[in-house]
Amino acid sequence: MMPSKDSKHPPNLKISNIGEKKLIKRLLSRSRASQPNSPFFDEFYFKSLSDDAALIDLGDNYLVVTSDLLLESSHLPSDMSPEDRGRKVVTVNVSDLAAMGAKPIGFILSLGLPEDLPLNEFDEIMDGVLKSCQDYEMGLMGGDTNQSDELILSGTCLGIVGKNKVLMKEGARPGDVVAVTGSLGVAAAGFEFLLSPQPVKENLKKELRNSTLKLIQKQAIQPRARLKEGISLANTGAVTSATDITDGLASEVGELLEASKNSVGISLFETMIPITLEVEELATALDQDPLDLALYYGEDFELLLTIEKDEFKHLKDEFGLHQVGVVTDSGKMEIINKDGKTNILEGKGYQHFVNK
Ligand SMILES: Nc1ncnc2c1ncn2[C@@H]1O[C@H](COP(=O)(O)OP(=O)(O)OP(=O)(O)O)[C@@H](O)[C@H]1O
Ligand SMILES: Cc1ncc(C[n+]2csc(CCOP(=O)(O)O)c2C)c(N)n1
Ligand SMILES: [Mg+2]
Ligand SMILES: [Mg+2]
Ligand SMILES: [Mg+2]
Repeated sequence: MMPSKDSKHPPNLKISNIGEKKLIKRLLSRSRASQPNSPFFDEFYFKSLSDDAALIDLGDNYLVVTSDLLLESSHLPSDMSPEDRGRKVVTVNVSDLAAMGAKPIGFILSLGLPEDLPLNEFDEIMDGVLKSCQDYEMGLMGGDTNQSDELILSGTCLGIVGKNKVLMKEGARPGDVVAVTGSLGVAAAGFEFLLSPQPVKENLKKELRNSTLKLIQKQAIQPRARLKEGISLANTGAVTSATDITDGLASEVGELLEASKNSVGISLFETMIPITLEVEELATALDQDPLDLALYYGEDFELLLTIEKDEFKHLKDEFGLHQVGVVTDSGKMEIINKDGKTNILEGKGYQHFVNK
């Protein structure tokens, strides 16, 4: 076994001192080092290792494989129905396929179930999984079932994409338009409402319009993956890089720059970030900045794309895209505020072990 690199760290350091992103980097670099001559680690496989999904060479196509895990305590607010829980584990995985432009083939479901889970709830979770698999046009292929203290839903999703179509985090070029497939911060607003202490929640119910409450909760409880958009956009050949927005826009912008080894930069325009009135309404009621909800919260499941400038104009209307910035040659993440002032954009976002 490869030695761990903990010589740099005092023995009492906890994983929460490092955070999810650094932990993943640490395990991926150990994985590479442990198999230096493995045929699995050729250049392309290597790159796809830190992308939204792994790519396996099938000749003209890639088999695309991704895995995402939901824990009741971290991902599933109590207001979510069992069926919505089942749907979500499929959606979070399909979202990563959408980000690669891949068409789903099949789903593998692993369950950790508390022993006292009512049988009808189990059936409803499975209704959600199976309906969602149908919506995304794939079948359930396998899985595993265990007992656990809390509900755990883990998915693995397989897909396929033409080699010349695949969308990756790497590939943005200076001059490209930076765009997203929908408005941001809506799920954040929903979670802020759903996770508020009861008295705050009661106040919000009085203060916010019913339509606002409905919309923000729907986005948090019943998210959908931008699969059709991902596949169709990959077919245009105009998208130079892509990822899905699960940890917040700023964090995902950081992912695109890192994938290009900071050979490009991205400047966002604060005034162009699509924030709906509903998100502003919730943010005002909680005395929060709506921009923070859009930039740093996550679970929007929109796609973040860089697109050739000349192609963007006609793709914008066809796919309902919103330009949020431009790719630069600065190697930096920046945000231009309402007064035209340029500030450094911190690549922070939702990180397990750091966000509680
Ligand atoms: N435990 C792990 N073992 C091996 N690879 C991992 C592990 N955890 C994450 N990765 C890989 O690291 C990369 C980043 O993972 P991450 O989960 O942040 O991406 P994501 O699934 O696109 O985002 P999110 O989980 O926020 O939806 C992915 O390529 C993923 O496969
Ligand atoms: C009970 C409960 N508490 C908090 C949240 C909010 N939340 C959890 S994980 C995440 C980001 C992406 O996570 P991942 O990287 O695991 O995909 C967000 C915004 C929630 N959904 N449910
Ligand atoms: Mg992803
Ligand atoms: Mg993941
Ligand atoms: Mg994440």
